[in-house]
Parts: sequence; C-alpha cells; structure tokens
Amino acid sequence: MHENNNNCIPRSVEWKETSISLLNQQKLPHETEYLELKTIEDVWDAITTLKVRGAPAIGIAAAFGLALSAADISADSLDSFHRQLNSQKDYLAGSRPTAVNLAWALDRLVKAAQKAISVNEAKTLLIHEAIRIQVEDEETCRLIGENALSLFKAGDKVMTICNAGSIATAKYGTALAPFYLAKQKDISLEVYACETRPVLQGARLTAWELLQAGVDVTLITDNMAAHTMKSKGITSIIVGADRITANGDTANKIGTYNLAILAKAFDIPFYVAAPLSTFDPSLDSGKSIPIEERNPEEVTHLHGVRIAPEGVNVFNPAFDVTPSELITGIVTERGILTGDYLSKIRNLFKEEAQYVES
Ligand SMILES: CSC[C@H]1O[C@H](OP(=O)(O)O)[C@H](O)[C@@H]1O
Repeated sequence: MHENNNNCIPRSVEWKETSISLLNQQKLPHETEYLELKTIEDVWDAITTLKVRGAPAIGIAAAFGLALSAADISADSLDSFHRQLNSQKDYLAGSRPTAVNLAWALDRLVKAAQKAISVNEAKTLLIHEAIRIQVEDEETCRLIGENALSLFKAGDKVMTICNAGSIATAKYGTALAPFYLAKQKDISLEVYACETRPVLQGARLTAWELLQAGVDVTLITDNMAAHTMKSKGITSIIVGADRITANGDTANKIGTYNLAILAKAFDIPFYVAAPLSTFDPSLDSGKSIPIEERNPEEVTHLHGVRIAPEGVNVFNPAFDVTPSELITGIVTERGILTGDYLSKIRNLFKEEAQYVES
C-alpha cells in the first residue's frame, strides 16, 4: 500500500536516450511497475492497451516513441528519411483515435524535423522536440491548476471522473491539477472520484494519485453520482478532455456527459480542464470527433473474471461528447473560457498562431 506522501506527484513517462521508461498504469494501484519501451511497437502496444493513457501522456509517449524509432532509420537522403519518418508517424497515430494530443504531438515532431539540413540533425531535432513537449506540458498543467484553483474555495466538494491526473500528463494533470496545488497551499478541498467503469481509471488511478498526495478523496461508483450531488452537496464538477472542437463541444471519458446533464439538473458548475494541445479547431462540433470503441471484454470481464453471460451484445464506447452548452467554463493554461466558445476559441488560436510565427 502506498504511503500518504503529501509531496508525491507521480510521473508516467521518462526519456532514457535509448529507451522510454513507462509507469504501467494497467498494474496500478496494486503494483508500481516501470516498463522499458525500446521499439515503436512497444510504444504502440502501450498506448493501445492503456499502459499509458490520458491525452497529454499519450502525446508525450508517442513523441518519444517516434524520436526513438527515427534514431534507427537508415536513409541515404533527407527525402528518404522524411518518407520513413512519416510512415512511422502514421503507425503511431493509428494507436488510438479520440485524443487529439496524439496527432498534435506527432505532427509537431514531423514539422520540427523539416528544419534539418541532414539526417543526423533531423534525428536530434526530433528528440529535442519530444523533450520540449514534455517540459512544456508540465508547466501548462501547473498553469491549468492555478487557473482552476481560482474557481474553488476551502471546503468545496468537487466531483471528477476518470483520471485527468499527473500520470495522464507530464505532471500535475489537468482536472486534478488544482487539487495538488490546493494541497500545497493548504486549501482544504474534498474530491469525489467516480470509479469510471469499465476500465476504472477513477478507482485505480485517481484514488491512488490523490491518496498518495494526501488529498481528501472519496470514491463512488458511477451510478452514485446524482445521489452524491444531492446528499453530499457537491459544489462543482471538473473533468479532463480528449478533444475539444471549435465550438467547445468536448470529448472525454464515457460518463462525462452524464455528469454534465446532472450538473445542469442540480445547478452545479461543470468545468472542463484542458491544455490548448487538446483543442481541435479544425472540427466545427463534437459530431465530428471519432469515438473509440474498445474490446467488449472490458465490459464483460472484471480483472479477467467473466461477469456477464457468454454471447451478450456489448457496446463499449470509451468516450462521450458533452455539448458546449452544458459546460460552465473551459480551464486552459491561458485562462478560463466561458460563454461564446466559438469566438473565444477562434481568437485563442489566432493569438496562438501569431505567437508561434513571431
Ligand atoms: C488529461 S487526461 C484526459 C482524458 O484521457 C482519459 O481517457 P483514457 O483513460 O481512455 O486515455 C480520460 O478521458 C481523461 O479525462
């Protein structure tokens, strides 16, 4: 069992030059196992089997995976190198469809390598860009935590779902970031974590993370959410995101939409916490977000034990989409978006484009 250590904010991915060290999230909370990923196939498998999961962490792992595999590309010209690099990028991009951070991170690396004038320089630029993505994400999440914390006050009871925590990002998390910062600032908040069937990211990961950090966390099953809001006086809800479209519609773990509807029914603020890297302004609305459907055995089995009859039909979408009208605010590293999301997001990315070009 893990010691309650107020200063413990766990990390899930570490670059080791010739391999990637990965906290195996499938083994938590019972085992803290670190895997050494050496090939692009190892990284693809880790992402598809949720050994690493969480939009930003998936992007970081894929970025290091591409940099690692590109180091072994044998190419007698830059054109040949870029062709092989793009093929490896496409392979990793196909590991999971919903979290836009995966494609965003891989595209950043391919773009960075375009600046090279030699194959060796391209390989070095890829490593530097992957490290930059991880370092940036840590500060991004800390800023999200600061901005989200401004929404809460001591004594608040905040509900969350899935795990948008430190191990789902470079550090701190998105939805969980304010709880880490509140602990550091001695602001007492109570967190109510939904277990998050079928993969149990809430029960296994959020409860584990927050307990380790000494944060007051209460675990509930997903179907207890409404009764908990009513009987415990939940003051707000904050969740992560996997893809946010131009109008603010947000894909997140399955069950998030339920909470947004309940939040409206109970007149409770519903916040999404996400970095700009989780926005996809190329999509007009949530209707266009690809929703991953996963192995039916995630639903019919629990820790390998069958809990449903053989032959039953199963529908296992890993995400749902919350329409922007149910979202009180979207907390980013640049501040909190409210109201007319379409124009706010358009302006945000116009500023971002100008910033990047400057
Ligand atoms: C900051 S993590 C974002 C997001 O990712 C999780 O999905 P999964 O565990 O399937 O990777 C969940 O939707 C989190 O809210």
